[in-house]
Amino acid sequence: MPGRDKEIIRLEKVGKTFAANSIYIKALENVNLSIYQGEFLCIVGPSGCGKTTLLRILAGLEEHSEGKVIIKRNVPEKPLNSMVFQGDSLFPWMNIIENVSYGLRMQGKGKKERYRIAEKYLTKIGLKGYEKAYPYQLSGGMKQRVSVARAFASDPEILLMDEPFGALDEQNKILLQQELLKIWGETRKTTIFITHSIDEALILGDRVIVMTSVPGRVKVTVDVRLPRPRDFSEIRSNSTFIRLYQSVWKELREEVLKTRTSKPL
Ligand SMILES: Nc1ncnc2c1ncn2[C@@H]1O[C@H](COP(=O)(O)OP(=O)(O)OP(=O)(O)O)[C@@H](O)[C@H]1O
Repeated sequence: MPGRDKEIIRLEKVGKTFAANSIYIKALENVNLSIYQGEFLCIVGPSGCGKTTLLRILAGLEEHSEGKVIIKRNVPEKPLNSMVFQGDSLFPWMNIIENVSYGLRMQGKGKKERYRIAEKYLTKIGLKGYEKAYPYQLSGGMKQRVSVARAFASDPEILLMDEPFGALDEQNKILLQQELLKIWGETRKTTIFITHSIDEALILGDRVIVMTSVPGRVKVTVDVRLPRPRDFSEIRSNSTFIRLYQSVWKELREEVLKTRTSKPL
């Protein structure tokens, strides 16, 4: 469990209302949350509860309507964040090494250094030898590996991941989770990871936030007191894992049921 001494992000009473064609959708309401340096925070919640909206606000891609979002920078020269999405977000016209080193190019790094760093992360994620390939030549799992390598290569202060493995088959998902945890363990990047899977949240996270149904708020925060490195073959039979799974599911289930009984717009 990382120290909770260094707060890197603080959300105070954050709200977000979308307005279009006289329709107002309150996506987030009164979100209060502290995120600490080096932690792996997972967010679960019913579909449509505002998880992506929250991540987009943290990424600076969306304005919040209420409250305060405070992000403390440690190293001003570093990019503040990198995002990994569920879908294919690689540039189709660039080969793999160019894709992975894109952020480094934006930082003004020379080709030799960019390629050295990109190679390092491609090796870590099991894609050495694919530098010259193009995205269309890779499977879905390989493309997500490249996205993860790209996110780490640009060395941001915060990693924002929006269901990055949601579209993958079970085997690829497990492999990518393991690879992600390995790289995360080496870098200890502050990571905020959205998932629909309680299993995934507990395997990866230091803490799991359960959000309410829309408008999304933080319902409960669960500390995942499972030792690292985590043994994927045994973790699901660990009694702490089972207890945590049950308590997260209890909270989540209530919210999912609410979305089923809520009225349409
Ligand atoms: N650009 C937008 N304009 C209008 N409404 C939006 C916009 N983006 C999101 N919303 C609404 O805000 C709410 C939260 O959406 P969001 O995508 O953040 O939820 P989510 O929890 O990530 O959903 P899912 O788990 O299904 O991906 C939803 O009701 C959605 O319809």
